[in-house]
Amino acid sequence: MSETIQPKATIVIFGATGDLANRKLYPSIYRLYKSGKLDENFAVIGLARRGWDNDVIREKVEQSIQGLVDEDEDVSEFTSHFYYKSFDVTSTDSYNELKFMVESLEREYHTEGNRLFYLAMAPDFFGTIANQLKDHGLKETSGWTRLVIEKPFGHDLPSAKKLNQELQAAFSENQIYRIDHYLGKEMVQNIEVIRFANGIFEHLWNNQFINNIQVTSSETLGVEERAHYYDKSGATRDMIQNHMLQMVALLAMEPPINLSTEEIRSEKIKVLRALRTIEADKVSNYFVRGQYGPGEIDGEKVIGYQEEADALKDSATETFVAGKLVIDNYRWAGVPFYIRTGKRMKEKSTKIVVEFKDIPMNLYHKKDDLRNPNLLVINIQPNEGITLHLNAKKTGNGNLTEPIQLAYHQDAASGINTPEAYEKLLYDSMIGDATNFTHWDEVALSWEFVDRILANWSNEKPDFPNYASGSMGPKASDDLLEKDGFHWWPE
Ligand SMILES: NC(=O)C1=CN([C@@H]2O[C@H](COP(=O)(O)OP(=O)(O)OC[C@H]3O[C@@H](n4cnc5c(N)ncnc54)[C@H](OP(=O)(O)O)[C@@H]3O)[C@@H](O)[C@H]2O)C=CC1
Ligand SMILES: O=C1O[C@H](COP(=O)(O)O)[C@@H](O)[C@H](O)[C@H]1O
Repeated sequence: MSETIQPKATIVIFGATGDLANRKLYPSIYRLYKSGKLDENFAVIGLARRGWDNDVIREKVEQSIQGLVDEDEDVSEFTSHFYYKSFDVTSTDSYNELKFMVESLEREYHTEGNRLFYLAMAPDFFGTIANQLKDHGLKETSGWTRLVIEKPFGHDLPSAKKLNQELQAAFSENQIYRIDHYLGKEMVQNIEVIRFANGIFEHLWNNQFINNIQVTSSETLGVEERAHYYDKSGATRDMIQNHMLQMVALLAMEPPINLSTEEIRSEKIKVLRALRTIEADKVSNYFVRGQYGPGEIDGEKVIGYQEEADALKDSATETFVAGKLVIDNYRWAGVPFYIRTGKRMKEKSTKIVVEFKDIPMNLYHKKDDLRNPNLLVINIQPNEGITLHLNAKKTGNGNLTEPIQLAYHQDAASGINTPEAYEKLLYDSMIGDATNFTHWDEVALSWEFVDRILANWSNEKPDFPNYASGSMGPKASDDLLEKDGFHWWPE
């Protein structure tokens, strides 16, 4: 049995009073601590402008993990590892004090000089922080130094390039960990294993046996408190450029020669390079967009996007996108990859459906009966598992068939709650495993792809809203598949 590596590190969180730190980072650090992946050799320094102190951050951390602790559990030993410093990232004076604080905690917690700088702040600050860390000698240490960057990584290719240049002036590519939290999800990580550890799938994983692949990530939530960010982003930048294209890359890549970070990334990059460029006047043949209007979700009436905030009135921002991707290589020629994502849809769910080619003729149905092609469904969330849809004999006399499903549920099999995506990614960044983080080349290729679509859309005024909250998006999304003779699989 392999031993769990217990990384030693000082974790510096920029944006420690924010939503991400509170909802994701503190609970993840706690889960790592509770599961023994972090022992006593760690300290966390929270930074933000607010006038908190060590007591306040410890109290906030305790509140943020409330749902995870056992009754009567004393979490004071855990929270005692947290420190806070009121800090304006734009003020150069603060960084000298930060250096002093980091060095003194390193001595106290024997973290061997390992430093993880987590930028849980608006991206406008990323370049400044990285350069200040370098200029103030915070990278000079006997241990490792890593920079974890939150999304969005730019707004388009030129801004992403500029940001990358700023970061690379201070940190090398192998020190930069760009978060795509979908890559931390258990079943997204399972895509490779399902494909490359199962002969029955990998031999069929090509254009001879697969009709199309569908990736759906639907949300029931609207923009909530993030209207300011979201209205400038939209679903294409928010979900397609990163999470959706990353899932497609994992589904379409060739088997890597080994499981090293470099080899896996190199195969994913080849997929992104093989994505067919969509010509400006053909965008509507491949991509459709939508924006939610009022509707009903789980029996509750909800308002439309444009009513969510005054600033959103008449907004042309897309809250839904569906697209057809064509991968121009030997394996995938002729196999469309359909993707769709949106807010305020019928259900919160992320799943992948692989539709296999049907048998040449069906002995068991009258010719005008519907056939049931075999499907492999990879359920990413909320349920984690895989389901294989087959046909079997209908019990009793006769030659009728009925669809059956072979299902595997992750939690039922492992008997444990799977780790949160952020928990895994935090751990990976501390042990130096960058496999599930995005390389700059992936970011750049993804922006190049979506920029063309966005440029085309920016020239046309869409007729929004065009789908009701609680639906599965606009009709155009169904039409996109229908014209190829397919439909979105509901399950
Ligand atoms: N929240 C989420 O679920 C997700 C967030 N992200 C990304 O994570 C990042 C953070 O998001 P989120 O936590 O939601 O944002 P918030 O707005 O909730 O938090 C921003 C943080 O930055 C701090 N801050 C702002 N200006 C300064 C400054 N000049 N100096 C020091 N600290 C400053 C704020 O604290 P104070 O006001 O006290 O200074 C606060 O702690 C963003 O890049 C976002 O896109 C990505 C995916 C999901
Ligand atoms: O990155 C983002 O992802 C979330 C959806 O993540 P999930 O893990 O809940 O599927 C999305 O709501 C958000 O707008 C986007 O920024």
